Amino acid sequence: MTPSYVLALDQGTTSSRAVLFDHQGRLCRIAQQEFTQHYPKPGWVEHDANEIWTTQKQVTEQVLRDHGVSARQVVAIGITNQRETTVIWDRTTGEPIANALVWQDKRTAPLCEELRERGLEDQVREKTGLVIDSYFSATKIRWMLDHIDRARERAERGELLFGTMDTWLMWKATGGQRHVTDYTNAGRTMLFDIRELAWDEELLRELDIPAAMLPDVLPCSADFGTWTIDGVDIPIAGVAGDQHAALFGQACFEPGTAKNTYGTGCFMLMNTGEELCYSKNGLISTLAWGPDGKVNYALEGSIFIAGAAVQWLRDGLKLIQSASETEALARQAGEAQEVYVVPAFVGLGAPYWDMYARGAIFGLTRDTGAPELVRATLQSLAYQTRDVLEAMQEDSGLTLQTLKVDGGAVANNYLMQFQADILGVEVERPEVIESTAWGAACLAGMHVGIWSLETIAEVRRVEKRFAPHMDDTARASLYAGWQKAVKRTLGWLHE
Ligand SMILES: Nc1ncnc2c1ncn2[C@@H]1O[C@H](COP(=O)(O)OP(=O)(O)O)[C@@H](O)[C@H]1O
Ligand SMILES: O=P(O)(O)OC[C@H](O)CO
Repeated sequence: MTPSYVLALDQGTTSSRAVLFDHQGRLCRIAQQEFTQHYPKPGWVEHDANEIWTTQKQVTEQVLRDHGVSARQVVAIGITNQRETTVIWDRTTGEPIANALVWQDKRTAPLCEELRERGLEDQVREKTGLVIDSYFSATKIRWMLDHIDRARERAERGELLFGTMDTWLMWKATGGQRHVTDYTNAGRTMLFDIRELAWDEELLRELDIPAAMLPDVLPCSADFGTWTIDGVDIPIAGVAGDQHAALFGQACFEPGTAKNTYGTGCFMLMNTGEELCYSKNGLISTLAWGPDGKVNYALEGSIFIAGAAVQWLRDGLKLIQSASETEALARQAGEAQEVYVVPAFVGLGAPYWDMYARGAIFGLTRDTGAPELVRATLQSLAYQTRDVLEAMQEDSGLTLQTLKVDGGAVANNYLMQFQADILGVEVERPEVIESTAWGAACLAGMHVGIWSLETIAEVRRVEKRFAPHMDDTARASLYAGWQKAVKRTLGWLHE
């Protein structure tokens, strides 16, 4: 019998990936292409949506070619993506009206402040589960409508469409036939009521955004249209924001189970079941997934800069040539040196939500060199995760036994061991660290009837467990140093 496959498109912040899984759920091949990051001004981050589509299309064709698979053998496509990143395009020409504003972009911070001053915080939290922050799509849409020539009048005439990257890719893949998204991506716009599973008219009015721009919202496993590859119509059958897809792919189906994904940013999500749980400690509430119209909720700690700090070591400081060198360098760092890097390059996300914090390095001495800076940068990922875990345990009343991890940076054994040490919790790395792509593939495979929840749990295998070894005094002292460092970066731009 000819083998069949599910194809996952993983449209991340720094690269477009296509990942091929066989019928048994085994990862067969990955194709990946980085694309350009545009930083036109401090705090601004943009992507060219056309480049995103082109790279995504190229890696899709490449993965099939490299593995010798024909389009006819692909039974379904799942899409997962960097969330919140906002593109607006012309419905007739399909041309974006400007570069996409990336989730990290901070240009709408003053608008967010204005919304807070107008007293919208409680309404936003109650309906969307979010805090008012430039991170989410709503103020990015509003900024484009206000600043791009004729955008508002065109949007009001129904000529412009908004989408996150899933929506954009599906619009392109279906030749402009479908303008759709899924619950989880819609839930990150700050315009979607996650209790009602519907766009919220009042928030749209408050932000002055025409409803006609918005995509239709479907469950995560659904009929999202077809992509015709080599003359074959392949169903796009699963869609979820990358962090939600990873939670699903890591089989976090039970309330209290959690995963942390170490990519450009770091995103820790804990399943809270069918009940929407609001945070008192700086986390956000979000939709976990909803394959068939019934949804699960999650608490999320969004950390804006994680692997991106490692990229800064490579591209900004030129201390390394590739991310993988950081592991050996960190091990060379002097034991006695206590250096802290707070990578608040675009402010701080959970649990601080400070758009005006900026990065800093503390504890430098004459002996500080590249190994110490590299180690402190890696450690900053682990400390930020601890900040989030503390909040999560407090909110949920649960004590986490094991942290499931995935994403590009978990290949780093130094980082994983330090993570276990600083949390005092076991860290569990699966064989397939592409949980995001796997989650999207599963959502698609479930819709076309080849997989079930049981398959997902069965396929997942642990590659390595990192047990905490650090003694309590050392852990407490290092973490206290981190907290002191963070405090000094807060509100930096305002002061
Ligand atoms: N061995 C490593 N040690 C530390 N960081 C790494 C390592 N390998 C990759 N990274 C970081 O992980 C990120 C890539 O992870 P990935 O999951 O592909 O991210 P994204 O989906 O956000 O594009 C990059 O920011 C990179 O710097
Ligand atoms: O592309 P990643 O993996 O850094 O994920 C980005 C997040 O979805 C932003 O919310």
